[in-house]
Amino acid sequence: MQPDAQNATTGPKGPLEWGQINFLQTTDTHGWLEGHIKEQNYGADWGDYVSFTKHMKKKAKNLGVDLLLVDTGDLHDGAGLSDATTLNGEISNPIFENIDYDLLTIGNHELYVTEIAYETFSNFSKRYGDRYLTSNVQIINPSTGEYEYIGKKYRYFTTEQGLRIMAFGVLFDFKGNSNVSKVITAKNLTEEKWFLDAINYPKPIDLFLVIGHNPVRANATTSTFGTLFSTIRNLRPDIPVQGFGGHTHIRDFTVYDNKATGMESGRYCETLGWLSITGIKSSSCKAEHNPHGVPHPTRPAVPLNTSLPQSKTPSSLRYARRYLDWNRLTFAYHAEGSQDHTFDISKGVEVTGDITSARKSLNLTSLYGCAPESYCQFCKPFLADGNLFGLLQTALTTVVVNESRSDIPRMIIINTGSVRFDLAKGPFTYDDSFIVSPFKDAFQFIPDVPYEQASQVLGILNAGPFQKKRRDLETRDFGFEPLLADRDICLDPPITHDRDGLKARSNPGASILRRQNTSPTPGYTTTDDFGTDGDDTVHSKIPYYAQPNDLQANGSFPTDGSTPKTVDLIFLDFIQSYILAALNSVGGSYVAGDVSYYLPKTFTTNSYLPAYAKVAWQENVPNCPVGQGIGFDKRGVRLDSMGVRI
Ligand SMILES: Nc1ccn([C@@H]2O[C@H](COP(=O)(O)O)[C@@H](O)[C@H]2O)c(=O)n1
Ligand SMILES: [Zn+2]
Ligand SMILES: [Zn+2]
Repeated sequence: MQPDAQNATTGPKGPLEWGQINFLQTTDTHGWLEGHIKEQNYGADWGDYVSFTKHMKKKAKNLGVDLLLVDTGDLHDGAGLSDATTLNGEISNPIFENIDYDLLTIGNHELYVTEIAYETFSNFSKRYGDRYLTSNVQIINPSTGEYEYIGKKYRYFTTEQGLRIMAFGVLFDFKGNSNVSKVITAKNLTEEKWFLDAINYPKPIDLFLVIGHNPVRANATTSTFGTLFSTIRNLRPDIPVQGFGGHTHIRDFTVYDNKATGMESGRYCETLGWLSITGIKSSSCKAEHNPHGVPHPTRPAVPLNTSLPQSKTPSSLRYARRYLDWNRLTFAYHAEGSQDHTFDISKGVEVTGDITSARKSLNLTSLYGCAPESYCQFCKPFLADGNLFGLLQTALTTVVVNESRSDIPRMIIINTGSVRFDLAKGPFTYDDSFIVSPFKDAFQFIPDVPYEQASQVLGILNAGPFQKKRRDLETRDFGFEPLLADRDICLDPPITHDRDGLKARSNPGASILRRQNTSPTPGYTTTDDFGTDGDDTVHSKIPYYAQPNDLQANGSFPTDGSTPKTVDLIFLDFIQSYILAALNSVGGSYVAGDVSYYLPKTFTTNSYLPAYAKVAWQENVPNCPVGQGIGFDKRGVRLDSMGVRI
């Protein structure tokens, strides 16, 4: 098989529906601005998104309708580009900022670490000004010592086509922020005078937009959309409300009432959400309700959950939603008709160049070893062959060892939420170390814990509410897989040279891919309140197996199969409070003072896989197979086995 036949995509099923107002939503990008180098189906980079948004804005203008760009937070923790810098986002945020978003809001990952929270406050929020909405998030301003909103509380604005919008940005009731910021709960927010005054704004409102790093489905464990929507609906019974959510990393669309819906657009630059609405009543809006020459939204909003307050009047609103796969074929296809000659605009190419240079300067392709197999988080049962957590268990046992205590039996517990992505067969790079396990969570321990107590901790954590949000997703499809099937072929479009003088293929929308057969490739298969037709590219289902909250690995246990009297109980500092509570619930009486670092604080969850790769994955390095999807980049440029252009 030719290398460029690997890992292809089947492409969009048809043109997008355009309404009176339209939205493109990104969320939970987590630093994946380079795109998925090992998965062509999600292979566009941020430069391609820059080109795409430019074309789509132009298309909206030509059609006489509005298009708003929205992002709902979590900008780092998940890829080398954002996490290899001392301050996460130092390089990736300026790259992200090349998109002229209309509305953005903050994610929990902007608040864990004080320095990052201040970076967000001082730089990111200033870049977007009144478009960065943090209605319930404040930070202590170091110059005054007073709490201040990180962004703006709300934005009242009129779109190009004259639609009058009131927008809020609301983070879920997050409690893991560092002590310089304050997250106001949704309940308290809905009692604040300014919030109620903004809902009852003295100027006309045609549409409320509630964006939030917040699960959009009102009955999801951490969602506060129900509280927010109920407050708005009780005060303004007839005005349309549109939500855009995030945090749960899923594709989702939900109906609150006949004039209110919510959309959530996945994660990690795998998904771009498209929403169009038509039929909004407005005395000032001059937008076409059914723009010429394109399909239109046709579906009324019919709520499935009627426990929320309902608008009592009939609705003229019609909706369409679509989840776009993040690749150049998709972008070029939907931008068709708005390109002058080629898909790439110069700014997009420049941003792609910035990403390539940043990856080089950060040494993201430096090699730790060669992974003999692919390992997935959710596509195999827990600890089955090919399940990532089985590999991590071995890695933890092998490398989380304090030499001075190496003979003492140890139990090592990590939260599975610290693991963020699958690990692909082939070169395991510095970049991959962040992709799989990005956090700087360090290994602590309590010595000499009675086995009787220590052995119960994992069960307690896995039965408890800790990180229960993962459970919310068990019945939903994550729908990704590390390596897509080889069903399509790339045809050779015209070869040109890119800015670096590298060989590139032009106009991907025209000819980057053509189907060899019509079988769908594995990927997202979404079910939401509108049914099963939301995915822009039709995929076959990927198996999904729920994984427990926490993973345990043991080391230096008696070889005769007996149990030790006591163990070193090792765990991540991120979950210390849960470990102490679990131990104390089975007869322990431990306090934070009993805990110390098992390994230097600099050895983190981002260190153990590189350490393991150096021990276990060195032998294959000279003949390391090029992973699927590596071989040619999305422009057809040949890559070496590390994904570097050659
Ligand atoms: N230092 C950290 C921070 C977070 N986590 C894990 O990430 C989860 C939140 O991620 P979202 O993208 O869903 O916001 C959190 O629940 C933890 O599982 C971590 O392990 N260490
Ligand atoms: Zn996230
Ligand atoms: Zn989040």
